Amino acid sequence: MRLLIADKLHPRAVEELSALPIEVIYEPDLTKESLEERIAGVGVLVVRSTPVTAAALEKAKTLHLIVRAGAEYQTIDVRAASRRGIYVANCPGKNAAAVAELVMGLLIAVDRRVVDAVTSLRNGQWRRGEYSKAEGLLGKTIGIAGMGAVGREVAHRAKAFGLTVAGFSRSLTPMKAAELGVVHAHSLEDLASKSHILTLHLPITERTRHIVGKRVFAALPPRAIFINAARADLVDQAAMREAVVTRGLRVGLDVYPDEPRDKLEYASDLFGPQTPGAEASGTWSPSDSEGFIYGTPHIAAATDQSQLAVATETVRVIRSFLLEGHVPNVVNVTTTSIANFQVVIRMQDKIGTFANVLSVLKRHGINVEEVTNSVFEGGGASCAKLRVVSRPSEMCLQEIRAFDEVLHVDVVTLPNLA
Ligand SMILES: NC(=O)C1=CN([C@@H]2O[C@H](COP(=O)(O)OP(=O)(O)OC[C@H]3O[C@@H](n4cnc5c(N)ncnc54)[C@H](O)[C@@H]3O)[C@@H](O)[C@H]2O)C=CC1
Ligand SMILES: O=C(O)CCC(=O)C(=O)O
Repeated sequence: MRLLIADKLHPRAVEELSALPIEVIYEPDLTKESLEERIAGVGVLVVRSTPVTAAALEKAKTLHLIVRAGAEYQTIDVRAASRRGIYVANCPGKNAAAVAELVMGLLIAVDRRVVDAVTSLRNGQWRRGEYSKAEGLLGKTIGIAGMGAVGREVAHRAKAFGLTVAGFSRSLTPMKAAELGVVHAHSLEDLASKSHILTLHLPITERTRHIVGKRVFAALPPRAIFINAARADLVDQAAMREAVVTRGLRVGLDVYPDEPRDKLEYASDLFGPQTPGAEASGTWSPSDSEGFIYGTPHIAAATDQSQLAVATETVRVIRSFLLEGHVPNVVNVTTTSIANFQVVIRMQDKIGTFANVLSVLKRHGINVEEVTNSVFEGGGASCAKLRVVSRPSEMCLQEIRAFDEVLHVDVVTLPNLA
């Protein structure tokens, strides 16, 4: 089988994958288009940001598994993969600490205007008075939207800075919030109204797209700090820029709506003055009462520690798939079965017995949803458990029992498997 790594992956992982019984092809510069040309004949695919499209999957006749070496997997057409029975797995939480570290970095950088202070020093200036007006973090409240892997790492670090932590998240109940030591918010606006700093750690879904708009920015106090190291499309960009102008919002970003994929240039007016008509110049820096936007080029997850943790998890997923037939972290296998009954069949472990049982079920119009089969020591007998939607009729069961090789047949109503 062939394994294609279509993005940069930590060299230690590439080395470990090369020790597995699989041919490893490392092509970190593949793009959406060139992947379509290279995917034929591949059994396992590893990607970070290279998109995996339905068109590519059309050509992926031998593909079994796609591993996204990262947290989210919206760059993969998961529906198209599911239609073709291809597993998609990710590496949840493995880069969370790195993202949280950058969030804290952006937070302090914004509060202390570190970037402008450095730029000013680089220009031979000593503007100590101007850069001595930070508000400080101690005693403020940070609102964390999305209390998953990254959100919790941010909470942990924020507490060490003496910040009060408030949280809003889909499954965060007041009781769970109390357990985590965070103030519970029942909505994003409620969270914003409780916070001096708002940081986003939500995934992008149909529900969360543009979830942060005018009302959320209006609920934040003037001169609030807003951090987005999750996804740009969570935010109404125009509303964010307006809040910079009208409410002195101070922003730290790691993600952008128009991130360049294969270029080194990024022409953007985001980092200059936001006031309409104001001229940007190389030496422009915001006044101490003005809102502004700082940014990093989508590097939150890009620490050596994080890349190694993600790569190690990628190897674990692939090794488990190859050696045990099990896919950890799979995201596209249904977890809610429509089966209502389990047919338990003990039988002699002989060629054709199982096929005979299946042909009887087929004749009686019964579709099998899930199957497990255990072989007993010595290899003489096996026990198959077939999950089905409708209860097989007595006649159907009698036909199965009639096979000489079938030792016992039982039907159990799910979920009572006793
Ligand atoms: N800048 C970067 O390099 C990185 C960015 N990210 C981004 O950060 C996001 C968060 O990452 P993780 O914490 O690892 O994900 P996660 O899945 O562990 O946490 C997401 C949290 O959001 C909550 N949530 C989901 N939908 C919601 C909704 N509609 N309303 C309220 N809460 C909702 C979930 O319950 C969960 O607690 C990722 O989805 C990804 O977009 C992640 C890693 C690196
Ligand atoms: O550095 C990367 O691979 C991107 C990380 C990221 O945004 C994610 O894991 O969702």
